[in-house]
Amino acid sequence: MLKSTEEDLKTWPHRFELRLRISLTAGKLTLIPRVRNTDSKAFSFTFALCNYLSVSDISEVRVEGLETLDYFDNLSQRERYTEQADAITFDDEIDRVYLSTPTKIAIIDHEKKRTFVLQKEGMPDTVVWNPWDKKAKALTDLGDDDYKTMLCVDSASIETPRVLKPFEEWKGLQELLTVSSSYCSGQLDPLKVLHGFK
Ligand SMILES: O=P(O)(O)OC[C@H]1O[C@H](O)[C@H](O)[C@@H](O)[C@@H]1O
Repeated sequence: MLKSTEEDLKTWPHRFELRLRISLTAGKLTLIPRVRNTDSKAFSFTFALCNYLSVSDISEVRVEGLETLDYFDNLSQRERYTEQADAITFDDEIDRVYLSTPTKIAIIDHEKKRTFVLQKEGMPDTVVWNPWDKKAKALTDLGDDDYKTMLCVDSASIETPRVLKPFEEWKGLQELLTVSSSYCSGQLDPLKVLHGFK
């Protein structure tokens, strides 16, 4: 549990408690974040769970579930665009907030034959981030070549800030599963994803 300290209150003057329940079982990580207003006034906040996913080769990865959606592009003053691609693939820096995204998104790693399935509740937006070569060099906590083997796909609540009255609580849920992919791109059949292709 994280509580706002006196130091925190100088930069963000609202008392809160953040609880994060983490559970790990074979092939599945579950995160349950809860934010409680412990102040005497209402506040609003945005939220993201930043998932740094390990991939074999970023140029062989595709993300499905975000096609046709609107997004804010953090690389061009948060301007709003509509995704035109059938699936998201990567050949340059990307930093986008996809809006009103489905509860289930697939990150398909062709080379490793592994698919991450991201399922979320209470976090309608999805951030997709890879710093690519130039920005990776500028980031002290990322090796120069690490961008090739990572991708951030974050569960987020950004477009519409959450409002909490005193003593109210917000709760989210994220499940991150790995399934071996003989997974066929384009098929987000939950039973097949969860139980595998026979
Ligand atoms: O360093 P972190 O706090 O993990 O943030 C790293 C990145 O995460 C997000 O996905 C943002 O959209 C990026 O603008 C940011 O640079």
